[in-house]
Amino acid sequence: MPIKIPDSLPASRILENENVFVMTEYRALHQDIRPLKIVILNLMPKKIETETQLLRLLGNSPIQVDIELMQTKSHTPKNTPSEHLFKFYKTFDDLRGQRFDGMIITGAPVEQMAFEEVEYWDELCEIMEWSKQNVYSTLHICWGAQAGLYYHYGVNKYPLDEKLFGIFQHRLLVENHSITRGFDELFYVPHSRHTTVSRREIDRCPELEILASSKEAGVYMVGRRDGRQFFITGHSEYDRDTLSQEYFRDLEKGLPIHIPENYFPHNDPKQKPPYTWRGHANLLYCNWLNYYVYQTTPYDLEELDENTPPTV
Ligand SMILES: CC(=O)SCCNC(=O)CCNC(=O)[C@H](O)C(C)(C)COP(=O)(O)OP(=O)(O)OC[C@H]1O[C@@H](n2cnc3c(N)ncnc32)[C@H](O)[C@@H]1OP(=O)(O)O
Ligand SMILES: N[C@@H](CCO)C(=O)O
Repeated sequence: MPIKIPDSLPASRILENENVFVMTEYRALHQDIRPLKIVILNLMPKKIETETQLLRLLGNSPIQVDIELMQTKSHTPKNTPSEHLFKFYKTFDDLRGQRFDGMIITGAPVEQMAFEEVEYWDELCEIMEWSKQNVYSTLHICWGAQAGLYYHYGVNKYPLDEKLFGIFQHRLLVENHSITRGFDELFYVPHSRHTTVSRREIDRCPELEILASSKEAGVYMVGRRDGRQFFITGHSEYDRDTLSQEYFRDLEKGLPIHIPENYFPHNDPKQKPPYTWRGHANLLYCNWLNYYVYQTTPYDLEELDENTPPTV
């Protein structure tokens, strides 16, 4: 939450220079407050696990959030009970008439296919096009980030020689950006993918800015300069044991997989992995929800369109 302090207090100028959110008295008096509307397009096969992970992070904020869960209608999920989907999920057809303050598009285990081969690609393109006019800020995760970068900016994904799998150190590239406010300079994030995006192709898009990256994992966080889209190539939302489950699953299937890097103590899969990315994940979602949704979305969502400027 922002702090409201007298303009003349020395901390006011110092914190403003550091881009800490200081609210003017005028704005504080005039800010209207209502619950936020967030829609999660869940493309992951283990939908209950993913929705729980994301809700845990979104729930760690003082802001009231109304959640809608969306699934695609052009693919029938095999791995989530249909009763669950029937009870809790809506399709784009149900929701397209509404506007949202924020949207999350999850990862999906389809990264080794061409985008156009994915069963729900056309539907996803329609949803991503709709998001430009009808959602204030959209956060894309892993394959969702690759799909968004490709659809909106023509940025391709490329196969890696071997699966990028483990916990990797990341570094901030831009100082005093609101989405990374409070981050440690070095922070850790899980990655679990066979493909990557090209830094050079992203640098060629003037609307985009690379905000954090990793020597081993490459580009991590990309933002549209106006904050209306973020693309996150890792899985900060993963639970402590998600990588371990993926590792044992692939071992059992006889797939080529190495021990997740920097994960099990002494690379011993019998030992409990320390949770080294939870603080980062909580801050990322809090910052997005606060600075790029709550403080900047229009109070009246009917005013929203592709060019709506931030409210602050
Ligand atoms: C790059 C990233 O974004 S990483 C994020 C993805 N991570 C994960 O999914 C981790 C957890 N997933 C898993 O452990 C496995 O996918 C499992 C155990 C759930 C299922 O594995 P398998 O039985 O080998 O594959 P299965 O044939 O069920 O397909 C898995 C998923 O791939 C997706 N998929 C596969 N083919 C297609 C296709 N042509 N079009 C669209 N989606 C497809 C679907 O989402 C499917 O699950 P769903 O039907 O429940 O939606
Ligand atoms: N994280 C995914 C990668 C596949 O896209 C998995 O291991 O299932």
